[in-house]
Amino acid sequence: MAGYAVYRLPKEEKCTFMMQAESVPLHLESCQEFDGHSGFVIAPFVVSDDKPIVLLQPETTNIYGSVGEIPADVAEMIDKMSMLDAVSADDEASGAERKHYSHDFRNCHDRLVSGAFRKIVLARMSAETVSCEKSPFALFRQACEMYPRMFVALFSTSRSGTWLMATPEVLLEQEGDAWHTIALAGTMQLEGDALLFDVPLGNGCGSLSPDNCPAWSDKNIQEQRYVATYIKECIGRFSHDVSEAGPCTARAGNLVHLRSDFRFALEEGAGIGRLLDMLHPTPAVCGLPKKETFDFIVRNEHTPRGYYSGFAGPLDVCGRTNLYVSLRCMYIRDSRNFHLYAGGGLLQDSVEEQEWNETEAKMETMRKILNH
Ligand SMILES: C=C(O[C@@H]1C=C(C(=O)O)C=C[C@H]1O)C(=O)O
Repeated sequence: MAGYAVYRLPKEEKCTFMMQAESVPLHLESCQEFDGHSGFVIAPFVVSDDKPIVLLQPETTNIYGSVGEIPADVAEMIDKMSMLDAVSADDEASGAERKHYSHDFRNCHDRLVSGAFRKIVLARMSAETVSCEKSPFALFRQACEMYPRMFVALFSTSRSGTWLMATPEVLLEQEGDAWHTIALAGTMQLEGDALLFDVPLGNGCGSLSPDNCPAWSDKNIQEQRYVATYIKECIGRFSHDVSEAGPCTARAGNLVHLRSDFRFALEEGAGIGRLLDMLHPTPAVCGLPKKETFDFIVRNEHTPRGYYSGFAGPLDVCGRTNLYVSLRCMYIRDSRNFHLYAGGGLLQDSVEEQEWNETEAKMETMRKILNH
């Protein structure tokens, strides 16, 4: 079965389309198998036989100047190659979604209060149905237009199914000897005039008026600091040359997050695979301590995450790697049924209603596209 990926990097116009039709994508158990390979990576939150890391190794790669330049026959092929699973059965009523979140929240909160966990990211899924049929390519084009600052990707393989994302979170980028990652966490809904710039935290508001400059709570600052400390420690094992900038307030659609940037050089002999295996999943999507929160999520979260909160992107394509955390995404089940995913970091003092609302706000990124 043919697989494809079509993507557009943040703040770029050009779109890359990749297709593997003559052979089967590689299914991998660990990122260490990446070394020496190139293609488009689709990694789940937790690797299993059923949900492996998929490496698309395209025979065809086309680069277009913008999404509008993708020819109609390619758009049609994308829709045709999308593996849509027309069976519908196990979606739960939205009342049940809220009840299950409440159960999961209390379960997590108990561990935060007892001190077993310092932070845990609780996620959920919402099954949405729309009244008129949507084509995957039309949704991708819409996402490119609505979210110029996000990594927008649509891909489909027989193992992963079809997913669309518009994510703000870099997992790992590389061009030549220059490597880059970010610590992204803490969330507020954007209000008033839209933010136009990323502004430094506690360092004035650039050209924004104080009314537009969000004041971050201690909880959000702490959540992001956990992620930044973890990432710095991971990179420190592979590099003695790391520069850190931020945190600053970064916009992602209708939300803002706190973001620190890390630029570094990889020590000789250190491959991308080992670094990725150590980094992923970061406490931006998992928790601390890592192993305990990871096991807890896999065993207890109501809906399996699948490829949500894994990562995806081009690996060593034209000398560049751009891997992003798979957030603000949906599984495209068929032309009318979609599974939207979102989560948020919980600390001891998290309040259930606020956290639920945060997942709703994150799901708006995809909902806006569906309802457009
Ligand atoms: C888990 C998600 O987002 C992550 C969690 C955040 C938070 O807890 O504030 C913020 C940005 C992302 O790192 C998601 O979008 O589903």
